[in-house]
Amino acid sequence: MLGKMAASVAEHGEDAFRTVFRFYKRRNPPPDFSQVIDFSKTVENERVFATELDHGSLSEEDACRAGLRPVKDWRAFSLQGYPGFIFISNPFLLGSQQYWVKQCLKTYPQKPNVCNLDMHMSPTETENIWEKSIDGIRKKGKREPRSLLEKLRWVTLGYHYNWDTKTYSADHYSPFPVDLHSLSQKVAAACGFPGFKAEAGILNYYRSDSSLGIHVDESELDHTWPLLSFSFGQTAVFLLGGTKRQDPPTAMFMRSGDIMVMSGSSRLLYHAVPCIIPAPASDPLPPCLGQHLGKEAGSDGLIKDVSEVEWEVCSKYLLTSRVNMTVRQVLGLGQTFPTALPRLGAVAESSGYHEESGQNAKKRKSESGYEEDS
Ligand SMILES: O=C(O)CCC(=O)C(=O)O
Ligand SMILES: [Fe+2]
Repeated sequence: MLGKMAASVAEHGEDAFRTVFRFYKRRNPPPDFSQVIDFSKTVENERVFATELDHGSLSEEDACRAGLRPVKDWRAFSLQGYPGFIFISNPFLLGSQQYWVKQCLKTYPQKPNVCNLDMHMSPTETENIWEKSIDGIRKKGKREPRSLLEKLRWVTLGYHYNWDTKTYSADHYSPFPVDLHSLSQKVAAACGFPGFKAEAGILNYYRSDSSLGIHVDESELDHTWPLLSFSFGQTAVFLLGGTKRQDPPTAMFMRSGDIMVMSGSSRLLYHAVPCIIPAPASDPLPPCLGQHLGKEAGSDGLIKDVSEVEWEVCSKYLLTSRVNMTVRQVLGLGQTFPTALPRLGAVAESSGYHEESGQNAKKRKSESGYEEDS
């Protein structure tokens, strides 16, 4: 397969990342996924290493309160050639993923958070997206118009990412959700980053035909803190490339409950999501999502049980969707946003932006959040 891809690079003058992206984006015939790393099955091989996390960073009780298994039981991996990249294969306790899915669909799209629908709809129209969508989703028939929830593509939290200027600013901010901050802080601490502050979040909502173009997340002013990524629902192929946009990527499945940490020299690597993989008819939802929360996690913890009615809507939505939350610390210790805009050249230097930010800045449209790379 790699040979064929190399030939395609030569034929079309296309770079290696784009060739691999298009390979996995293809629908008919479906691509061969045999080269995609599957951390849910992999123990260790020449590309994948089990990695020890900091067991002492998080007590079993605190992990449980956030819906996580004890850190000693997490299956965490690193990848040959990608120092600072950590893949944690679904560390969530049975039942707790439902809570985060419900937050992404019902709570986080609420005002004052910002979403793609705000770009062309009035604030009253984009209020109560959940309430306006649930009837449509529950009685979903082929001719039903798409609900607002099904049109949702992204939500921003905390410092709201500006897709046009590719910046965050002090004056476009709303309080970061306490529950997601706590989850992020715990995961970051286990990965060796105690004191992580969740300051900005981008939630991406993928339908079965969605993809996310090749980009690097460099708008945060401090890159010494990791970028955390949480996935729920349908499985995606994630491509992790290099420091140059053209560098050939490594493909891996990202399944429901999986967490990815990009830190150190992997913090500024190009990456993309070329496709969402259709679920087998026999198992339309990953089994780990079907469980209700046990009493012990829900009672005093951060996360609460999801009602049957709420889960009916969430699970219907997830039959054809994937939700991803990325959490970022924007500012370093004691750092503030620059008060006046410096000259363009000075921005690139002073904030340590990636050298290719000029031509190859994150390619996404403010309305859709997605860039089709075809
Ligand atoms: O959906 C994903 O796994 C990736 C999302 C992402 O790269 C981003 O939000 O910057
Ligand atoms: Fe990203």
